[in-house]
Amino acid sequence: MPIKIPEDLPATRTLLDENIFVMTEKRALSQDIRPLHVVLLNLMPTKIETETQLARLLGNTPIQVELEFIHTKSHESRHVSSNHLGKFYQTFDQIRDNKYDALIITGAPVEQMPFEDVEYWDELCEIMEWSKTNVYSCFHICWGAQAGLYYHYGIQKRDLEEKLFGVYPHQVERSSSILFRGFDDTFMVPHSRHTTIKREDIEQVPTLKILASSPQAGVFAVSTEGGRQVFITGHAEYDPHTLENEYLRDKKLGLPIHVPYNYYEDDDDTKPIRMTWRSSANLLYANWLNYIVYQTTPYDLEKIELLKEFKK
Ligand SMILES: CC(=O)SCCNC(=O)CCNC(=O)[C@H](O)C(C)(C)COP(=O)(O)OP(=O)(O)OC[C@H]1O[C@@H](n2cnc3c(N)ncnc32)[C@H](O)[C@@H]1OP(=O)(O)O
Ligand SMILES: N[C@@H](CCO)C(=O)O
Repeated sequence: MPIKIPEDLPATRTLLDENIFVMTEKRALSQDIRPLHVVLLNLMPTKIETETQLARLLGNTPIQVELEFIHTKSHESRHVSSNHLGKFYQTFDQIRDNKYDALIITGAPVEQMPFEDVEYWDELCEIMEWSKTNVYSCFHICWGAQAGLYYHYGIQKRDLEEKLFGVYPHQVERSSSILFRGFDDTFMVPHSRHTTIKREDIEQVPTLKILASSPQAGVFAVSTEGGRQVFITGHAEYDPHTLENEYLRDKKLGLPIHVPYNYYEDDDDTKPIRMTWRSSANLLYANWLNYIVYQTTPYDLEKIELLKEFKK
């Protein structure tokens, strides 16, 4: 939450220069408060796990968040019961007339096929198009980020020689980015993917800013100015055991997989897991919700405007 202090207190200038959110008295007096409306497009087969992971992070703020769930109607999920979907999920058709403060598009294990071969690609394109006018800030995760960068900006994903699999050190590249306010010089994030987005391809698009990256894992966070679109290539939301589950699954199937990098003590899979990304995951989601969404979304959701990047 922002701190409210007199505008002429010496600390105000110092904190503003440090990228700490300071609210002037005038703004504080005029701020209207209401719950945030967030919708989660869950493309993961492990839907319940993903709901839990993201709800945990979104719940770590003093802001009230009303979280809704949608799934695709053009792909029938095989790994979650229709009972669960029927009880907790809607389809896009049921929410398309609504406006939201935020949309999260999750990852999906479809990165090795062309986007157009994914059964729900057309539906996802429709949702991404809708997000430009009906959502204040859209947060894309892993394959969701690749899909968003491809759909909105024509950026292709590239195959990696081997699966990027483990927990990697990252650095903030733009210290003025409010999304990374309060981050340590080095922070850890899990990655688990066979494909990547190249820095050179992102740098071709003037409206996209690279906010954080990793020497081994490459670009991590990209956004438009102001953050109405955020693209995150890793899985900050993963639980301590998620990578282990993927590792054991692939080993059992005889797939080429190495011990997840920097995950077990001494990189030894008989030793305990070291959870080194929890605090940065919490901070990333708290910063996004607090600063990018809550402080700038219109009080009246009907006033959400088309993203300026797409205005003619
Ligand atoms: C790059 C990223 O974004 S990483 C994020 C993705 N990570 C994960 O999904 C990790 C967890 N997933 C898993 O461990 C595995 O997918 C499992 C164990 C749940 C299922 O594996 P399998 O049974 O071998 O695969 P299966 O062929 O059933 O397909 C798995 C999922 O891929 C997706 N999928 C596969 N083919 C298609 C396709 N043509 N179109 C759309 N989705 C597809 C679906 O989401 C499917 O699950 P769902 O039907 O429940 O939605
Ligand atoms: N994280 C995913 C990558 C596949 O897209 C998995 O291991 O299932």
